[in-house]
Amino acid sequence: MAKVTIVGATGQVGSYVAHAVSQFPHVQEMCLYGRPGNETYLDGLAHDMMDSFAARGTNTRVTFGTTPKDLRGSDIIVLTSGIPRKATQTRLDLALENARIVKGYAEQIGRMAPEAILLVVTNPVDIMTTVALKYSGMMPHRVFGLGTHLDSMRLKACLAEFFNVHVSEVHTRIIGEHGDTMVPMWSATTVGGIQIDNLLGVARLPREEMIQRVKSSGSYIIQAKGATVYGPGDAIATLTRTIVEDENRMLTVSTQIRREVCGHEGICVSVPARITRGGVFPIAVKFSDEEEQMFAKSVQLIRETTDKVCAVLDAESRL
Ligand SMILES: NC(=O)C1=CN([C@@H]2O[C@H](COP(=O)(O)OP(=O)(O)OC[C@H]3O[C@@H](n4cnc5c(N)ncnc54)[C@H](O)[C@@H]3O)[C@@H](O)[C@H]2O)C=CC1
Ligand SMILES: O=C([O-])CC(=O)C(=O)O
Repeated sequence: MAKVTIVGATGQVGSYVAHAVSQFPHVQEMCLYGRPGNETYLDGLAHDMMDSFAARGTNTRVTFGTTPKDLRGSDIIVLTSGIPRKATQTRLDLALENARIVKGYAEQIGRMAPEAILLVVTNPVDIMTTVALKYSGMMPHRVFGLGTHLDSMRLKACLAEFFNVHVSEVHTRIIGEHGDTMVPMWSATTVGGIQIDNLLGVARLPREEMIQRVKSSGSYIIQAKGATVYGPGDAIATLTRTIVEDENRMLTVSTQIRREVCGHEGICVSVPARITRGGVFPIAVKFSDEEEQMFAKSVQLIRETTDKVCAVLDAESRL
């Protein structure tokens, strides 16, 4: 049984995730966590969710909190607090402002719930995952980011549509940055268990167009309806269920790599990782030459931005 805490529960993604995750049988307590001053909203949200659970027959207890002690006892914490981008911005534009928010919560979580597993959602997610790891002081396998799991699901949907099959027939993964330098692993893409290069229809597959669609999916949805909610929300819910129910799955999430992957180390970036109740562990994988080169560019961009952001945060802490 687990206590799951959603930090940023008043937000669009946070409130959807809280509702989606509460339905899993092993979730005993759902704690809605927000900023001081938001107590009335959080209480209303808790009551609304309890009505929903009564209607659905869900037995999860809903609590809310705004002070660090409320984080105690959490088994999984999902961090969604932060500014969302406007359609004209890139995720990287949010880096410094959101890093300040993530640092504050990471310090609280590191003090109050160091044994929890922390799933970072705030963008730019790879950089925020390193910030959360650094300032929480938690073990690397206990802090990870949503990363390219969502992008992998978006590519899966495109491929299912193209091959006209149920989504469960498609397996595919994207690694690297949750952003423009993401790297599709065509080498690991199968439909009905068949590597796509062995499918006769593959010659017509518009690979570049599909990847562009995945890359621009977030900004397209933000422009059209203001925010992405259900896609990230259910991707986060899957990862949370994987941990709570110890499903031992291998998915691409942002995790600190230590030379397992093409010799890069010390940075959070999406790679295939084993996800268990005990934490998240990157897997040593051999990529194709092209994937390896593209991955190196992604790592470089994330590293440069992470270093800049952490230098500012460190300078501010010394003031
Ligand atoms: N990694 C991913 O794939 C995705 C990441 N996101 C990111 O998640 C974050 C939240 O997105 P939404 O829920 O749509 O935004 P939202 O505006 O609906 O909610 C933002 C949440 O952050 C809190 N917050 C804002 N400023 C704060 C501050 N200074 N200190 C403490 N808390 C603060 C708000 O109270 C609210 O709970 C954004 O950074 C967004 O880019 C969103 C979707 C997918
Ligand atoms: O695009 C955004 O800003 C939100 C996000 O990361 C996504 O939905 O992929």
